[in-house]
Amino acid sequence: MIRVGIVGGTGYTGVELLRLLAAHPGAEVVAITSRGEVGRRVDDLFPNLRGSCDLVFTEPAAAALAACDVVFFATPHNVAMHSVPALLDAGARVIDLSADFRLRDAGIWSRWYGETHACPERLAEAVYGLPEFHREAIAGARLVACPGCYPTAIQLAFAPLLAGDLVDRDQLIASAASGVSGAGRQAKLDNILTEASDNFKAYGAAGHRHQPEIEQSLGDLAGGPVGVTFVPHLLPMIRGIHATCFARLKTPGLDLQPVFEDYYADEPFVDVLPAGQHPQTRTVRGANRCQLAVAVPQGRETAVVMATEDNLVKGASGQAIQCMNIMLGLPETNGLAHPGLLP
Ligand SMILES: NC(=O)C1=CN([C@@H]2O[C@H](COP(=O)(O)OP(=O)(O)OC[C@H]3O[C@@H](n4cnc5c(N)ncnc54)[C@H](OP(=O)(O)O)[C@@H]3O)[C@@H](O)[C@H]2O)C=CC1
Ligand SMILES: CC(=O)N[C@@H](CCC(=O)OP(=O)(O)O)C(=O)O
Repeated sequence: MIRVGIVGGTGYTGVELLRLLAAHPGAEVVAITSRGEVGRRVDDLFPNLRGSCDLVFTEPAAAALAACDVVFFATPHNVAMHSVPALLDAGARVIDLSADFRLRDAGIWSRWYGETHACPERLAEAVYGLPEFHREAIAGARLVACPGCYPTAIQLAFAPLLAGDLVDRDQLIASAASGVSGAGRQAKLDNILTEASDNFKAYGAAGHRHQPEIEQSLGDLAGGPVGVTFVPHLLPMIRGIHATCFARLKTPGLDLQPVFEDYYADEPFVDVLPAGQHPQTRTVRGANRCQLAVAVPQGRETAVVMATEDNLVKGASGQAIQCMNIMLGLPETNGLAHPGLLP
């Protein structure tokens, strides 16, 4: 069995890692940390795990984690980068769900995250954990930087268009909406029931930190710089992301349905819907799956790609486990093959 450690076990992506790993045939969680819940049983805090997790929370101390084969960081930004170098040097593999290792340029990272990077010399070592683009590199990686939840959906939506050089790559537009769990389990006024429910609003329109991440990664795929206008929104629901992505076609009239079907034909976790269908957040809830649909509105020369995912699964913890499977040579779908919850 692969020995797994989780740093940040009291948050939403942490408890989602536990839920998914409880059904994983080849991995066992042996250490889970919290700063505030040391000594408390995990299934006391999270009763959904009664019968499947008998661990207690421990301090985020390096020794217990260094004995793990793989350590997940399910922590806010600016946490993992302080401990990762020592863990890597001790021989552990690390999968970071935060943004600490997503951007290659420490200067750009500082500009968007407002801190000085603690280990810029390790950025080049990190592999971006989007398996659909980087499967081979992930297989050989010791440090994987999992994408943000919005970037996963948006990149999977634009990729077939950019890879085929079918659209103007400097005029990409993504309007996306997330459920409130995307903001984590910390108490924040914007996310309480009376503020977030029965409401819908944009935020971060003047610049969201996912923009440089999307541009870096799609630029690699396109083989040159891309420009993305990204506006996120808050949806009055718990899980789910819906992204609607727009790009101007270079060749009007092209049938994009086979382009998308061919591009993702061998991908177990990207599902291109039949022409005319629209992806929904509820059909991917709980599943490690991104559902896509593509259309060109009548009389227009614009490709419209719609993408849905569960922000906590394909947008975070499921994708992280997919990366773990690849890194450790396990079947990629281990622990992740279940369908979404409906209704
Ligand atoms: N929520 C989502 O949909 C997604 C989140 N992400 C990213 O994943 C990471 C985790 O997100 P999420 O689970 O939502 O966040 P939460 O706020 O729900 O949880 C954060 C966890 O980190 C722990 N923590 C906080 N500060 C420290 C610290 N200094 N040292 C050690 N542990 C710490 C907290 O535990 P305690 O206080 O008990 O120590 C808590 O368990 C974030 O970087 C987020 O951006 C990525 C994709 C999607
Ligand atoms: C609804 C909501 O607030 N979502 C978060 C995104 C969370 C995430 O996936 O992103 P990172 O890992 O890059 O923080 C936000 O917009 O800040």
